[in-house]
Amino acid sequence: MNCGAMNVAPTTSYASRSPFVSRSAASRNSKFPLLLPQAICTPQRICCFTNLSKYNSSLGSSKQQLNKWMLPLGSVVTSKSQNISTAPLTGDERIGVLLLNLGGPETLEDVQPFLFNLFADPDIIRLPRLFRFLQKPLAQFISVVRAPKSKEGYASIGGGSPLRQITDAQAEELKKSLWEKQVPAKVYVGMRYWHPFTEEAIEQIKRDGITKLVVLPLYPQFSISTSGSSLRLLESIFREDEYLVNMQHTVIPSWYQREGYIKAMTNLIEKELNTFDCPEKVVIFFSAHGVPLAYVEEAGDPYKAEMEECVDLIMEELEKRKITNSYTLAYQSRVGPVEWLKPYTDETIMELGRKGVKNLLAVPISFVSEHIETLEEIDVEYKELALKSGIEKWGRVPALGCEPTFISDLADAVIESLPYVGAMAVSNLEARQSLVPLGSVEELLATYDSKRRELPPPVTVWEWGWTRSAETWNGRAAMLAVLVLLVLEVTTGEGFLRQWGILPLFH
Ligand SMILES: C=CC1=C(C)c2cc3[nH]c(cc4nc(cc5[nH]c(cc1n2)c(C)c5CCC(=O)O)C(CCC(=O)O)=C4C)c(C)c3C=C
Ligand SMILES: [Fe+2]
Repeated sequence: MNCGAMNVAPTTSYASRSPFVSRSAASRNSKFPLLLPQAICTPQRICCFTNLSKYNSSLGSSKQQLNKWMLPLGSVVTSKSQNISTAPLTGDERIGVLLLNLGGPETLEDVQPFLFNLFADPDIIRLPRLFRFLQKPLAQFISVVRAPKSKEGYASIGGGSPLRQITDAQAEELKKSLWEKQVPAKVYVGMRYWHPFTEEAIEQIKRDGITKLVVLPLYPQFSISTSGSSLRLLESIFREDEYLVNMQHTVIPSWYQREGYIKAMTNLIEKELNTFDCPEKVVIFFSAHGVPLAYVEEAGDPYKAEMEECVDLIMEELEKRKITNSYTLAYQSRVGPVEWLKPYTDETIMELGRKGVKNLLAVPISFVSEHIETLEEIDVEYKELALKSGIEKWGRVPALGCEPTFISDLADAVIESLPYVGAMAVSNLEARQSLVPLGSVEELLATYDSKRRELPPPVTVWEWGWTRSAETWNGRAAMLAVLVLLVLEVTTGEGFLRQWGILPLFH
């Protein structure tokens, strides 16, 4: 079996399994010409190249339900000029690509302030309107309490997150690939919670006089908590800056359907399967980072649907290669007292062990770099659990990193997005069926969260007994108690935080 061939340079979207794109549309995609950026577009328009759409209705998570709230293909949320410009790219145009990522602590001292930044983000913890003023004190409190456990994790992977190094390398490779494809672009890295912060990247973009910017979150699937949060931040930065308000930009909100990404993932899985004695007996275990259930069921986060579709596409590609192993998808890394997307990774591993599964191949699916949750949680914790549960051989597919098929495909995604800056209703029917342009950062955010509603509780009805509902309400009562204590502490200057020496950190 040839597992090492990585030199394919795909140019088409992989939309065949999408519930939103018909199979015939997908086959037409392959004829859709790769539009090179000899076109510039009318100002301030944006196109988004996936099926991301309306998030603000109350939804279930199934694909059928999702269909109801997806924008019709080819429709677009936009308000200004509307046609694709075919004017040649002038010498004055400077193309930039902004890679958005989470960021991670580089040293153990960084861990607590990194966690503070994360928990201070209202897209990670959104408090009821009345309590919004407590966001930062609460973030401080949670980050201080969580830091020791997190530090242990980061210490065990070498004393810090490898995320910055890997993302920088990806940026460098993407730039090389773009230049090889005759697109002289600069590539920037903007992290949400640690250096180099998105604000720093934007300052550099301004200094470099970029005129056309492609915003590319490095998350294959969209979530309110990841790409959504970064776009929210960009929106606020753009709004306050005259230069940025006038700069054309494009967002690619998710790209898990792309052929190059799917093939690159499939190559890695195929290669790893071949390290087992009986590859066909291995259960392929997709493990995605979880999100609280309410994000999907109440706030309309498309994350779960995109994840499931992504797994389908990979399995379909494996099937084309005559690989028909059993597989499962589960969610890892839950934090806090609320219910998260299920099934949980740990429970599923134990269940598979009970069912007599002996060979398991873990596939991290929600992130394209190695990070604490692959290097520690999967490689150490879940492996240990699997072996205890009766699994005899455990394997793990590496994260994509700078894998050439993947990087080349990201470059293609950027190139394909360029001519559509400024486009609204794409007149070319074929383009309309493969691309779903949505609008600027602001417009994109407005599609799912215009009212900035608080994220709803996962359980609304009280049930008696030791139930999920009771646990949730207990959790909430505890949170409320902590909030009250915090308020008292901050207003009176006396209390348990001061006694524990935590309060000085508030300043
Ligand atoms: C698609 C990927 C991710 C989603 C979705 C996501 C949601 C999410 N995460 C937290 C809380 C934490 N995440 C932490 C680290 C972390 N998260 C992701 C990715 C997603 N998070 C990555 C890649 C990393 C690791 C970065 C690194 O340093 O290597 C952490 C810190 C680590 C720890 O203490 O466990 C927390 C906390 C929430 C609450 C959430 C959704 C609401
Ligand atoms: Fe996370």
